[in-house]
Amino acid sequence: MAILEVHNLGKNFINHYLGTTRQAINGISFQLEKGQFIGIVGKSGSGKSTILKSIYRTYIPNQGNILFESERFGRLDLTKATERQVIYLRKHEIGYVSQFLNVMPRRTCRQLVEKAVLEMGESDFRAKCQAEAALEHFELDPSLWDTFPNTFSGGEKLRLNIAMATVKKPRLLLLDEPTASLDHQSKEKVREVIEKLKASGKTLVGIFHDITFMDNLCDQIFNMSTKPTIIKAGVRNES
Ligand SMILES: Nc1ncnc2c1ncn2[C@@H]1O[C@H](COP(=O)(O)OP(=O)(O)OP(=O)(O)O)[C@@H](O)[C@H]1O
Repeated sequence: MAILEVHNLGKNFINHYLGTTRQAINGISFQLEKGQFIGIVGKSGSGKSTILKSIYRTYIPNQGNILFESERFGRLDLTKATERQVIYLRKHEIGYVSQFLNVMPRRTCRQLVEKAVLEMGESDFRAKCQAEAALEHFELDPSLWDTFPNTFSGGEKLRLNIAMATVKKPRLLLLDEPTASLDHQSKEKVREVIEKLKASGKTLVGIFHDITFMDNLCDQIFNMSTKPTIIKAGVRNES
């Protein structure tokens, strides 16, 4: 059974100052089985992030449905979920990783990951153990653990971002251009991280500008320029 079904999704943005409406996405449909990875590709401004933000409920779409197979709530339309349900899902079932690290200032790398575990209602001891395991798993140098991440490199910030999102063990992980502005070596590290996440059974939706990065990584590629078709699983299709 599909863990995520997106049906005929559409989102408009109204510019109240100009009195204009911009259609960001229209008629987007795809579905994803548990443990699969779908990559969304398309030109800048084609609406890729709008899809991810609609799934994460940062945006409420104007049309369509997003059916998510929740462990807690069963089959749930994310476009109609209550605020309480969305808060719960963000804490426990749906993770979001972007290229930007937006965290509380004056918190160390270790404290940030521990906080993510504590938010799930775990004890201090379990938070400490799980945070250390996650930081090790994503290969953050132990000398960085008790420092503030504002001085981290792009790749280190990103791996911390992924550690904070995945330590909650979300069923669905949304990756919003996590490799943007990274060099080749750091991208390769992210690739390894994604391979590990796939191996652990995570379901992933990702946006990557570098299409070659997606080769042999995705089970499906959704191409915005040929929307709403899903390109054959595992086959690269340039827009
Ligand atoms: N909050 C918003 N308010 C108004 N317009 C928006 C908003 N978010 C996105 N848009 C518009 O919707 C369209 C799609 O934006 P989106 O960020 O989803 O594209 P994208 O494919 O992710 O682009 P990129 O690859 O450049 O990041 C763009 O024209 C953008 O200007």
